[in-house]
Amino acid sequence: MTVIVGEPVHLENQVVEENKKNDSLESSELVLDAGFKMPEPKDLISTEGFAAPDTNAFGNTFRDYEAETERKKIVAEFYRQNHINQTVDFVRKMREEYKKLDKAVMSIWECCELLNTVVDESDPDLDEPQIEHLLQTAEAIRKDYPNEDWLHLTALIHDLGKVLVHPAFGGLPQWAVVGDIYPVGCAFDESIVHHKYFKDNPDYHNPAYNTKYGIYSQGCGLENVLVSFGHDDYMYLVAKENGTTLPPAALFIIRNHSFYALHKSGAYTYLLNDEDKESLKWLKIFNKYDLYSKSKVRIDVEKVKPYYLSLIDKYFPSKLRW
Ligand SMILES: O[C@H]1[C@H](O)[C@@H](O)[C@H](O)[C@@H](O)[C@H]1O
Ligand SMILES: [Fe+2]
Ligand SMILES: [Fe+2]
Repeated sequence: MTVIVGEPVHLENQVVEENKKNDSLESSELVLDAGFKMPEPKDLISTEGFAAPDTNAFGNTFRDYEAETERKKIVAEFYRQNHINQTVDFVRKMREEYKKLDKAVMSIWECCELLNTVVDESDPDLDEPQIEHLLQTAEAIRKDYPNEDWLHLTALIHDLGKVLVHPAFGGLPQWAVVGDIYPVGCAFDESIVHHKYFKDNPDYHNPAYNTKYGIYSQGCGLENVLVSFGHDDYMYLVAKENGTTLPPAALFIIRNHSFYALHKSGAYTYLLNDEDKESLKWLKIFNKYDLYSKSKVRIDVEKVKPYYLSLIDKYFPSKLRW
């Protein structure tokens, strides 16, 4: 694996090494899978069945941000920082910087391994290293949708963007990487976790950004909406720019899986276009496995690795620019 360790990326003063392009990775060379036909989610009937538990590994209901646990304070402080700092200017700056993909050259699996040490401070349900979560999600969804290999791989990679907290990527603070996401440039919906902290976000008081539509219009499509920067958007950029042959619904899932205000609370639907509405069906399915597979049950990595390597090979180049 080639991790290009340059000067750390500072949020205020972004110093990043010159773009080191890997010529063999130009997306124009990647053959698109023209024969791919998306099935309708309702046509796919589960077989063995993944049983979603009622409580998380700590004995609480899932996504309970008020439960008195040792994680409560850490999570609340995480959202305070996140909600104060995610502004339109910040998101624009980060997207500009991270779509250069000049931080590392590595395979998907190498990135999974890099996540071995990353623990997510925004998550009230999980304190395991992220690689466990990736495999738990993928294996759970595979049980119910055995033939949708694209969905298994989507699950495996959906959180790989958390690699941004790794020192080799400049060690971004957690508030810029994990947690739920939401649009910036329009009013922050009340359903967003710890909404109260937004009052210290400068955009909250900016009349250009604090109305229902803000800088957007009815049905403009999520592709045209700036969402708070983090692992969703980054992994979406990585997959797209490296020319993945995964279907559009997979990219939609990756980019919006933390957008709970949309897929759980039904907020912001007026920003969706027709394609988004189709993909949202898949995202809702995906979410069940992403959320409820978080448990202390360990996966035998070596046993399942060959299967996932074959999927990576099918949908991605062997090395990606990150
Ligand atoms: O704490 C979690 C975690 O960071 C997940 O990876 C993210 O997708 C969720 O939306 C968030 O609530
Ligand atoms: Fe995530
Ligand atoms: Fe996840």
